Amino acid sequence: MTSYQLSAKDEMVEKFLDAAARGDLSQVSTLLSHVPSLTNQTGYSGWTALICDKFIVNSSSQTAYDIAKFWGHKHIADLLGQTDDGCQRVLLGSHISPQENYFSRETLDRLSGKRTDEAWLEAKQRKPDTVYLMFSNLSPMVSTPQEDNSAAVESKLCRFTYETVKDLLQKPATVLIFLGVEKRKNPSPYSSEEGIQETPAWFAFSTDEDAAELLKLCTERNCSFPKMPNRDLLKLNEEEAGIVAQARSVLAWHSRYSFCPTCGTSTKPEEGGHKRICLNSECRSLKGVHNTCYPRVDPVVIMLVIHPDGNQCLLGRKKIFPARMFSCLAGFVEPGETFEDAVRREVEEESGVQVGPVQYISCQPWPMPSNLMIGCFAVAISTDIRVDENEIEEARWFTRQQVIDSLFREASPAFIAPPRQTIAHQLIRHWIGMNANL
Ligand SMILES: NC(=O)c1ccc[n+]([C@@H]2O[C@H](COP(=O)([O-])OP(=O)(O)OC[C@H]3O[C@@H](n4cnc5c(N)ncnc54)[C@H](O)[C@@H]3O)[C@@H](O)[C@H]2O)c1
Ligand SMILES: [Mg+2]
Ligand SMILES: [Mg+2]
Ligand SMILES: [Mg+2]
Ligand SMILES: [Zn+2]
Repeated sequence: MTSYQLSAKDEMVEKFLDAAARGDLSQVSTLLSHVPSLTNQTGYSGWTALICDKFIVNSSSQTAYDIAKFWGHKHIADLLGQTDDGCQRVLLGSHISPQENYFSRETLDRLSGKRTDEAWLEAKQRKPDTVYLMFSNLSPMVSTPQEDNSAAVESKLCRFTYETVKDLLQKPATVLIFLGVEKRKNPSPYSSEEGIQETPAWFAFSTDEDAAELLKLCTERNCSFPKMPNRDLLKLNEEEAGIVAQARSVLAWHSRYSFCPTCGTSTKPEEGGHKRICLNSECRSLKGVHNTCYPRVDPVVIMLVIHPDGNQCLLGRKKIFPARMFSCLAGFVEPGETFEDAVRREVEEESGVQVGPVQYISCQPWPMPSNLMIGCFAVAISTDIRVDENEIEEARWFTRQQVIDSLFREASPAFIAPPRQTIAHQLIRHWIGMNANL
């Protein structure tokens, strides 16, 4: 007997649960014949005798599926996963692990609080260990180990000192942005005033000086300003890719916002290049805070649509893609829209397929010029494809086997996957890593 007093009803429920757990069929049927609603009554542990609703959880947040899986009852877990509403199961929330995408690594500490400290920024600019990245036409100067244009060759950012670039920094068309300082390997509690050396600062600048002359400033081999950002910026290592994601997006914004979107007057950079202010003192944009003064980020949803059977995914190709390449569908989020709704709208617009549950997986800054790719899995609730030919040339369901062949086997796959640096590739790969038919 418990130390607290049970009501008559609670006592009946506990008795019933106890009988069910012991497998005492005769007592279970006697109790049920008196009170049929006992099947779904919950006891103190959060359990029911027989979990009729498979999305009910016990007090440890486990569904019937979780319990069957934990105890190794695979056939029961499979059954629970295969019913009409099994699309929830296709997503498997708890099996998603964090994932880093290309362009996502934060190598520098942005120190946004220092952007308004002009004296500190000026002093940092002149330091001999400060690193400058040079951009021409929104491409950073890079060096490659050999003269080979293939995608496999890694590029390195060319790094300049203040002494080399100080004349360029004075030119009126130059735009300079403060990127941050190198992160400390072993964080120190002391500031520079107390005598501890601060880590090197990084700046990026864009210049419209003659590119051939600029290349002469670098001592590295095979320097260039790559011509095709969508291809050439994918050759950096993860650290440098993260830095370029920030630098290119902000410089692209400066190149497009030299006039005020509110009144049309010229604007000028401020706050270490992270703000532009209007030169018209009467302008509304100078009163209060306005997003027109700050660099923009455009959210784009990108989704791997999974067939209701859990074993096929929907991929599409645009006309501009290389031959036989298929990728995830993607589209800009519209104002006043959640990313889940954007996923549903874009998939239906582009492929005619309707989508039910949507799950966020990971995101990727995509600095061409300033997208934030929001990567999701989405479960289809219809399967007929009707392509919008203005956006997509073709869309198809591919089987898990076709996707595995395309990612891991050389010989004539059904399609060519996008490169590993894209979040599209990572979403497809992630899906392959999940168990089939759960
Ligand atoms: N990293 C990756 O794996 C990956 C994969 C696919 C697409 N992308 C990027 O996602 C972006 C969006 O995908 P999409 O082209 O399929 O989008 P989409 O399907 O919304 O169609 C693009 C059209 O949307 C309109 N549009 C609406 N808002 C816009 C905005 N803020 N900027 C530009 N156009 C806007 C334009 O008419 C444009 O032609 C592409 O530009 C591409 O760079 C990245
Ligand atoms: Mg699209
Ligand atoms: Mg679209
Ligand atoms: Mg769109
Ligand atoms: Zn203005």
